[in-house]
Amino acid sequence: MDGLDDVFGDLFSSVDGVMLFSPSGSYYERFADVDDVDVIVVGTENDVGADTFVELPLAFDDVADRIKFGLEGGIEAGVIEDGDELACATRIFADEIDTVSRVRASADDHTGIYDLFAKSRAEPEVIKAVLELAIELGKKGQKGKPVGALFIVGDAGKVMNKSRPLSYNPFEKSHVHVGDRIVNVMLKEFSRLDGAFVISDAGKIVSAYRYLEPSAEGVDIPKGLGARHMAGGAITRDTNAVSIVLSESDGLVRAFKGGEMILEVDPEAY
Ligand SMILES: Nc1ncnc2c1ncn2[C@@H]1O[C@H](COP(=O)(O)OP(=O)(O)OP(=O)(O)O)[C@@H](O)[C@H]1O
Ligand SMILES: [Mn+2]
Repeated sequence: MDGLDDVFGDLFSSVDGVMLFSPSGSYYERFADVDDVDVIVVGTENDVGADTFVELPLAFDDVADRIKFGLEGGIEAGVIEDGDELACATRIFADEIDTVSRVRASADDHTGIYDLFAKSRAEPEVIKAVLELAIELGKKGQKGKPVGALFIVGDAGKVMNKSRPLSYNPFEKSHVHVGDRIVNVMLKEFSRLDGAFVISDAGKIVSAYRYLEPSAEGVDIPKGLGARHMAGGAITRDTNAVSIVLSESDGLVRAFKGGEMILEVDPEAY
């Protein structure tokens, strides 16, 4: 009869690598003595100073998402290959890694999230800051009144050419950037009003209250959503901007790039 080691051991026997999701330092160090295994650390920060590290743009509360995006990031970074079998170790319930999942990396499962952050015109930190802002706004909104918001990030000159003002631009003569605390307060205040925020590659708020008039044909958006998502998606086909949209109607945050929706997250999960 097999012991438990034999049965559960199948989860990690002859894998091509081990992915440790946000391990503690002491947990990571135990792998220093393990022979013949490639260890890849995945997380929002490389807290343990690992040689091989894959950065996640968000912590991803949903474990399947966390692993999926870790694999995609690993393929994108060239540290794992299509078809590799990986033991993915992560935390679910405990403060320490408590779960191992055996997964085969597949280049076909490409979602574009890495392109969104790493291969857009706007700086990755700027996109991340706007995404976090939209998530925060979604969370707060869900407790009180729901709010919608539309952020167009990068390629601002072209975006301005394909839009027109709905009202005075409160950011006209200012030099404020996303990520500044005061700006986040201002943006939340203005997001109750119509139109889109236009943000430069470097994170400068160029304008609020822009009505987008993309020339691109309609894009595929989830059923039940309307003009805000359509315009937010289409402008990313017309320009090299990415858009981040918080839906007032279903409370989800979505990101578009190249006319495609590449990310959909529930703010309540963060
Ligand atoms: N072309 C556009 N450019 C900028 N803002 C727009 C545009 N079209 C719509 N909006 C903004 O989106 C708001 C909501 O419109 P609509 O309900 O059609 O969008 P939606 O995609 O269904 O989004 P939601 O899920 O938030 O309702 C409008 O009140 C307006 O402020
Ligand atoms: Mn709507």
